[in-house]
Amino acid sequence: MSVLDEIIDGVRADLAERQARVSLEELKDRAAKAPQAKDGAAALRGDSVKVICEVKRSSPSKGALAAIADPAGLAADYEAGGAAVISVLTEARKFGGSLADLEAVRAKVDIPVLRKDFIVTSYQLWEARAHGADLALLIVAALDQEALVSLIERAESIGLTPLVEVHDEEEAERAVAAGARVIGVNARNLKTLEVDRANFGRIVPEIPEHIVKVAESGVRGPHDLIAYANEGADAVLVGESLVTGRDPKAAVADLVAAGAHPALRHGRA
Ligand SMILES: O=P(O)(O)OC[C@@H](O)[C@@H](O)c1c[nH]c2ccccc12
Repeated sequence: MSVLDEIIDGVRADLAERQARVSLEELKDRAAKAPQAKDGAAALRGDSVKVICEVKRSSPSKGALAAIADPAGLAADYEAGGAAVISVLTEARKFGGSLADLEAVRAKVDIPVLRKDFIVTSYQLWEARAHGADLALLIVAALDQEALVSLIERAESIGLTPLVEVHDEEEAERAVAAGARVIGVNARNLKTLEVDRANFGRIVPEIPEHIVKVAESGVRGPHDLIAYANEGADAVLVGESLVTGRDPKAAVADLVAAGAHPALRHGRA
């Protein structure tokens, strides 16, 4: 069984428990009362390279990364440093996250918030919206094509921007065919956890111009952001290097400054 399969088994077990506790009706009620979703795609376009900053306590590849007693405070630092979007891991078993983290972050920042989880049913999209998310991750490797198409449509219909994650050319083609407007290319293979930063450059030719392109994982600092930007990234998604660093606000500011360099503007926006 791959790491991804193992994670999804756990996600399904936790999901069944929440579904027994909170009805879909109740979630829809809460979603209706939530503030209107912000435009996640618009936040990721523009002249400069945008930075998505992640709240992540641990990961299957590295184990514990950071305790993060105050996820909202960390998100506020990210925002102050110039983040375009905050990504909040809500998976509990391997990443140490929760919907409470998502809600706390939502209450604190004004920029769009992404629910980062292993979404396999529309119930989880309603949960995302009910807890204030503006974007939701959909991982192509975790979904058959029919499910991918219907989750993208459902996300859009309830105001969520789907960030559709791919790891190879075939998945990128599936994402495009399914109607994704924002595609994330993960340098990390979720089946083996190996990181290959060359993945983005390999796959990006499969993604049409009008689609927002996000390079995910393995960004250690401005140097990696610039390399991804030169290959056509509109945005980068950064977790580990921010949560393990000493000064997340300054680290985000350094990334944002690198992404705003005029030399990167060619062929973008
Ligand atoms: O911590 P990193 O290497 O900066 O990576 C962040 C993010 O890309 C990574 O957490 C991630 C990308 N896709 C995912 C899917 C599920 C869980 C986590 C992820």
